Amino acid sequence: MSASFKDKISQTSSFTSLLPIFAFIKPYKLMVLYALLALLLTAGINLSLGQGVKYVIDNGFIAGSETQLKSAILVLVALISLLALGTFSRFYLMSWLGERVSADIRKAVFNQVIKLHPSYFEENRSGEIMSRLTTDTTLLQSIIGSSFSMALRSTLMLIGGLIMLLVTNINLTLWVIAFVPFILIPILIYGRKVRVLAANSQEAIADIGSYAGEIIQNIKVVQSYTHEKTEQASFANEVEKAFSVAKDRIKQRSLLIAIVIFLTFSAISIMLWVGGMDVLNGQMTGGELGAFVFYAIMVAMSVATISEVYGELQRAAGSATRLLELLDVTSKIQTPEEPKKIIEQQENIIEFKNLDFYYPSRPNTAALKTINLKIPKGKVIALVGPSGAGKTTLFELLQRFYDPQLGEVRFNNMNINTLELDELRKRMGMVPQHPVLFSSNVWHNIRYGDPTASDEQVINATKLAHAHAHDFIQELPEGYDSFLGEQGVRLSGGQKQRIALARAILKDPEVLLLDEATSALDAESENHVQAALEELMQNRTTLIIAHRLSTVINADLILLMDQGEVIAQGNHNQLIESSTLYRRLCELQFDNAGNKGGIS
Ligand SMILES: Nc1ncnc2c1ncn2[C@@H]1O[C@H](COP(=O)(O)OP(=O)(O)OP(=O)(O)O)[C@@H](O)[C@H]1O
Repeated sequence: MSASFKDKISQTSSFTSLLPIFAFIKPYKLMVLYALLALLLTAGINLSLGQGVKYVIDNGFIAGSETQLKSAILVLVALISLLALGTFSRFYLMSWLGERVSADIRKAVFNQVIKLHPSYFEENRSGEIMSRLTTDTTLLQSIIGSSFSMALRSTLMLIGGLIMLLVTNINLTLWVIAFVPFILIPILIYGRKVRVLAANSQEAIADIGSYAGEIIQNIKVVQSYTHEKTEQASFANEVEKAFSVAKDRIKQRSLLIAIVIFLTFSAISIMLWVGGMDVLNGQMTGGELGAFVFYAIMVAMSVATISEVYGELQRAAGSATRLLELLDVTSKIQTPEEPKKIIEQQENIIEFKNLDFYYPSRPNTAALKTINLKIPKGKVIALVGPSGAGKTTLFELLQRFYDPQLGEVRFNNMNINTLELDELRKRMGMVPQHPVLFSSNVWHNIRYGDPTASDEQVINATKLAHAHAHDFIQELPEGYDSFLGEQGVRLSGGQKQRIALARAILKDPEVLLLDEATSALDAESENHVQAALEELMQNRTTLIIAHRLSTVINADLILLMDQGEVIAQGNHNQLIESSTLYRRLCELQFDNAGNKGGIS
């Protein structure tokens, strides 16, 4: 049993955790009221049917009156029609509520998740968060839409049924009540076992899903290493594990059903015997016995339903706890209450001041140490250094994905923690080494840089991104409307990069953060990408994690980083003179001839 699974089980007990869900139901008070009215109507009719049974037996059969039988049946049909109408309304309204509320919760959770600080996703598995959005909300939907209304209906029937039993025959009712614990005990004992196994089974199914998901996502690696057979075997193993958990669950459940049926019908048989004797002795009419049995079955069914729904409500309480937990997380990265306005400065646009930073998931290793840097406005700054030196981390802090533990990042001479987050990020444009594309068409992907851009502006940005980018897009099966596949799988690396560049061009940011691609583009594409980059860098402050000698040489300032520190800065010639590490990096990693190769 995994830790998270244990957590889930322990969270299935407190019903109070369901209470906050009422906040989501509140806007639909009128619907709830109508549903309750329909519920009362159907429960009332159900209860009156017992009296109908009594009437039909005593006044129709026993009295042998055909007219009375006919009128009794007519009343019965009228009641049943009302019952059908009431049931339709109750079912429709409650299911509608379930769907509506879970849709609202889904939106609320997503709206919350999308604003959370990135480190939250490093500390929590994304699969877990996804399952809250889908599985937990679906469970709540079924609870509100069906289980809750079943519980209410059964409670009403139970109370009403017991009252009617008492009214019909006190003596026999005491028999029924004496039987209840015998039926309840196995339900409670087995019910708990079944619930634990059901949660276990859900966990196993989730494992199957994530296993298959990973394999499908990496299908080319699997096939290229010809691991199909191994993966088939491992998957089969997962599936069989889930099956054996399910087998346990259905065994317990079947046993539970069999025991309950046996006990219930044994109790009814005994009741029929005791009641039958009363009828024979003339202490009770046949109709009364009929009505009694009717109510007894109704009470038994209500008890069974409540006990079943009780388990589901417990599971829902677990789901509610997990969802509300997520809704309660506050982002660690937020705009302050009274953000300051950015006032443009002429000098240094960015400054890192005495900055120390540790990733939250690695609190003992400094990713950046005592960084003191001033980035002049409108210049091109190249960041170089071995892998893991902290270059990307610097970009992340600039966009305020994390806050430093010590020191500050300043933008236009203001601590970025005092600025409006959106305002800061709008002024930064990031082109990552591995461009991120969304499963949509070209329009959507480029317009991510500026959702308000017209078609013409998008096309212009594409033309700027690369002399042939516009052409290659037009050659796609549906031009700009072409679907690019999940994460843009239908494009080559270079094509993806050009789309990402066009996106940044469209955003037109004040500060460009560029992670140069190390992936080998063909020489022509690379020249075009390079030209596009130069275009993009003009008149704006650009920080580049540099992998090409040409970029490094052309930069106005080179920052050499190692193990979280900036160990030297200057231009190419100065660094060649002053830094052995820089010299070594140049000798080892720059490919002067091909203008390629990685320095990091
Ligand atoms: N999200 C993270 N959580 C914990 N540690 C991280 C995280 N991201 C990076 N690191 C660590 O921080 C250090 C700096 O990483 P960073 O990505 O900034 O290096 P880099 O210079 O950009 O390297 P590369 O050129 O290989 O991308 C590394 O030791 C890395 O393992």
